[in-house]
Amino acid sequence: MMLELSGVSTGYGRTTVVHDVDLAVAEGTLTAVLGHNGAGKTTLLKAVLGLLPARSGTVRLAGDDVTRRPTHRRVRAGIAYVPQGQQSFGQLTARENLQVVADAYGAAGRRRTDEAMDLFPALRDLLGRQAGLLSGGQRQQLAIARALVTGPRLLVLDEPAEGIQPNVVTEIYAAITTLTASGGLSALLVEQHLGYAVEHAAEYAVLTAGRVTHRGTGGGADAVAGAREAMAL
Ligand SMILES: Nc1ncnc2c1ncn2[C@@H]1O[C@H](COP(=O)(O)OP(=O)(O)OP(=O)(O)O)[C@@H](O)[C@H]1O
Repeated sequence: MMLELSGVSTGYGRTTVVHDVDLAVAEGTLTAVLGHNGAGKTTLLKAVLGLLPARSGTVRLAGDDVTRRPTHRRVRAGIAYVPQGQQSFGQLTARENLQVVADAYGAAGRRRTDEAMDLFPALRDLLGRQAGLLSGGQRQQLAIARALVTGPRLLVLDEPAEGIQPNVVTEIYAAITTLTASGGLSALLVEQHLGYAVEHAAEYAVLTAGRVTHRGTGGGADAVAGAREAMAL
């Protein structure tokens, strides 16, 4: 398994928000976590990244127990995080947004920047534009491209479809599918809207008030219907 959570609980202050979650991402696959507003999806991702300590349970990355490892060491071990909200350095150009990361990786950084542009060809023509002037979808693609420049083994995405035009969402999910299908990358994402996520995921879990209340195999209309039903409960 690329990522394996066993019995993970975490929260803020005195409040436990995520309770006893088991979740796995197999190598070269996408796992989706679905849940309504406030279900604890972002909080769960923070425990994966080490931005919040696990109060119980373990987090394993490619077999290594990283539960007590700080975020920067998890990142070095191959996790890349794309937070909610299409974040970029708005005053910098798209190219500069990629360069600030690529520079740390030398020739590999330049090669991976090129590969990311192949994945999102529309971005190539926009490299000279200030990131703050791009559309939400373009900024999301830029944020994903920047994460890919680090050469991750596991890409973690927080609501990549939120507030983005459907055609760009399709491109983003197609890109994730390409990356996982070619074998190199595993991905974990959380979504409120389940259509694309369940359709493209190998596995999915529904989070309700911080607990996994349903899980299933993704792909196809039946899976989407099953997930929809589970989320309506
Ligand atoms: N920094 C924080 N301090 C205290 N409580 C927080 C903090 N961040 C989130 N919470 C609480 O934790 C719960 C889960 O929030 P979280 O952001 O993980 O949900 P979510 O499923 O990602 O929701 P959304 O779809 O709105 O992003 C909510 O009740 C929220 O109020």
